[in-house]
Amino acid sequence: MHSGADIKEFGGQMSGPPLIPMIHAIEAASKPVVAAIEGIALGGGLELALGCHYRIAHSKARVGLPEVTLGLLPGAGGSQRLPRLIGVPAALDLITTGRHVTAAEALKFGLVDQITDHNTVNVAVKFAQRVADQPLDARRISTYPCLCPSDVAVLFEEVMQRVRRTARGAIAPIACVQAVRAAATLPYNQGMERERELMATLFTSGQARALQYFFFAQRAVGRWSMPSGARWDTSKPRPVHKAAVIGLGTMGRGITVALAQAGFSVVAVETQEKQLMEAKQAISGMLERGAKRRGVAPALDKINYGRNIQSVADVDLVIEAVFEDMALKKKVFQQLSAVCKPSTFLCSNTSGLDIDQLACQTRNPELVVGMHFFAPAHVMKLLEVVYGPKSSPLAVATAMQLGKKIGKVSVAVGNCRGFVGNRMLKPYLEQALFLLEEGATPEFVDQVLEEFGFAMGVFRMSDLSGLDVGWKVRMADGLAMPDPTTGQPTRLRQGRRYSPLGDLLCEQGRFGQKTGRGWYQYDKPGSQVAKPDPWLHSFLDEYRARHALVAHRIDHQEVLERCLYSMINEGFRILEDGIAAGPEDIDVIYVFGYSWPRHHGGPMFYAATVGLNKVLERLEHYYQAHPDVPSLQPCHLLRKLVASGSPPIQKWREVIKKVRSQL
Ligand SMILES: C/C=C(\C)C(=O)SCCNC(=O)CCNC(=O)[C@H](O)C(C)(C)COP(=O)(O)OP(=O)(O)OC[C@H]1O[C@@H](n2cnc3c(N)ncnc32)[C@H](O)[C@@H]1OP(=O)(O)O
Repeated sequence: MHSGADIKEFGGQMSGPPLIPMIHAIEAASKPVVAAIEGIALGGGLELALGCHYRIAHSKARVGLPEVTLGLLPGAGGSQRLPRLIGVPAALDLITTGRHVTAAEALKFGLVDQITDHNTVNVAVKFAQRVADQPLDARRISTYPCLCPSDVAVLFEEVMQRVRRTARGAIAPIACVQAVRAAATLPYNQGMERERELMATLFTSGQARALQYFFFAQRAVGRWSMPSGARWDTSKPRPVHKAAVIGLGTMGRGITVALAQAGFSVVAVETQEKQLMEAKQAISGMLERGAKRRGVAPALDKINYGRNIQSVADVDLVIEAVFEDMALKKKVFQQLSAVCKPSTFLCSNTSGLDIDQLACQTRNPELVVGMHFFAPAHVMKLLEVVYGPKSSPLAVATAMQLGKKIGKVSVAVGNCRGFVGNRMLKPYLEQALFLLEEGATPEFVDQVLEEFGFAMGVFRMSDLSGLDVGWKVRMADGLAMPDPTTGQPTRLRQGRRYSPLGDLLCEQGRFGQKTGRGWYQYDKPGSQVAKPDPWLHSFLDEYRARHALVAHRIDHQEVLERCLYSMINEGFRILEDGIAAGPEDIDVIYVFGYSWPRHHGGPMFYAATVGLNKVLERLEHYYQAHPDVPSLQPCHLLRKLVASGSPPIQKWREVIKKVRSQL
């Protein structure tokens, strides 16, 4: 197995012989060199194999050039040899996506010469003996002409446009296309020179550092810990064979699909007959489409549907996914506790309600955790596993393992309103609304955030998820309506600035895409094409006039700083409170759950890149201008980190530990 260069070495001195001259020496050898590929050959590992004269792979081997995912390109000749070997279109696919391919696919591409089920080295030795006296000139890939389709210029133009669209500001995929274009249009030596120039730019870029940080962050979240000291390596999960999902709305359906696709037996419960029928149809459709895509049989027989909660009596783990209503959830947990066997884990898919209150409804509160999925639950990679004060390490370990088995990136977090993701979203949304009050438009705020790299700006995202969701929560919290009895002002709640803009839109029935009107207008309800809405602009003008707000020019920098730094500040509070164990947890949550651009590493890594002192200074500036907005007040941990000389992110945990021990 060769998974390429040691990523940890990228920041400093690389060990081992320089790769490019070594590959050239192999290729120039007068004796045949046969690569025997077992396990995995990625990055430099595959580039080395491309320097060989022949490649034999085990049938279970996988190969790929994943450098793009680390903010790089295949810089040891991979971008020049691969298109010469397998043609430009296939090479563009592999190099710009970084995807791994199976041995069978590699054989189809002509990337390997033979695959075997036997000992690969023995087969390769025999192969070498057989070809020992054959000429090698036709085996040196660097001498091949690059196989180009006739319309290669059009192809590159199309690929470049697609890559720019999907890269969301990431530079490596674009450099990858440029490098392959060099292979297609220049002699090998000049192509290598172009590869070297592009690689030099990428190697020192902030994006490569962010992506390499993220590679390790993604792996670090699996090594979870709880403030009690319980940890991933000392807490054993219990096997789950049969699970249940209660409530088959959008989330429950997605969770059922995710479980069934991973091979779990699922009892899917919905108490309303009509909704049960609709859910059954929708779930079957999702399973069939997913199975078709993956070329497997749909896991329809894994699911037993029912209307009665009694049918979950023998399951090992239940995921409750009923409406986000505490009273209803409490009732369901009481019923589950009465019906299920005592060892059953009871999990809630709440997106922010108190796990402890649910645990208190049950006989075994230590078996209760949150499993917060993200919509669509069978697609989105993130799972927040939420432990309350009573949750046992066993329950956390079991939920984390289940998450892994169904293909999720699971992050263990503490119990607080909104957990990590939604708690940080609150100040971000709040700032976006304040910016509208002060003169911005939804289009401008979204444009800035999308240029930063979010898949969708905050307002387009709200229209997609439905404005009524947050409205219901604010009503339940007594925020949405000014209280005439207390004379609560429209734009103030408990002494803090409040924007009722979202509530006012909801009062007009503007719930977003589903009603065809929200922060934008749509051709018809359900349409996804957002268009600026003149009604909304007049509404904002009238609103400002009514509240004597003078619109001022808001620039790009102010939008980014206020939306992102207020969110980052909340991230520091979360670390201070011990809700997330480290900055990696927050960053992984934001990249996988909230479309934070991975090439910026996640909000906490981004803060480190910008400079903690700068984040602090700008928060101080904005807090001074808006003293009624507490989320802009720099938190203690941020100040402490700056006072400690802004250590690198890998050292933050030491400062966090000190701050927490002083609380
Ligand atoms: C110039 C650049 C050149 C020449 C390059 O080669 S760039 C590097 C290209 N290679 C990669 O991008 C491969 C990265 N690795 C992976 O994709 C995966 O680790 C894997 C597919 C090889 C294996 O996956 P899996 O079985 O799930 O295991 P983990 O991902 O959990 O990895 C196990 C531990 O190994 C560490 N690791 C893996 N690859 C590298 C690497 N290239 N450099 C440094 N460390 C690596 C990984 O972090 C895990 O460590 P722990 O978390 O267990 O401490």
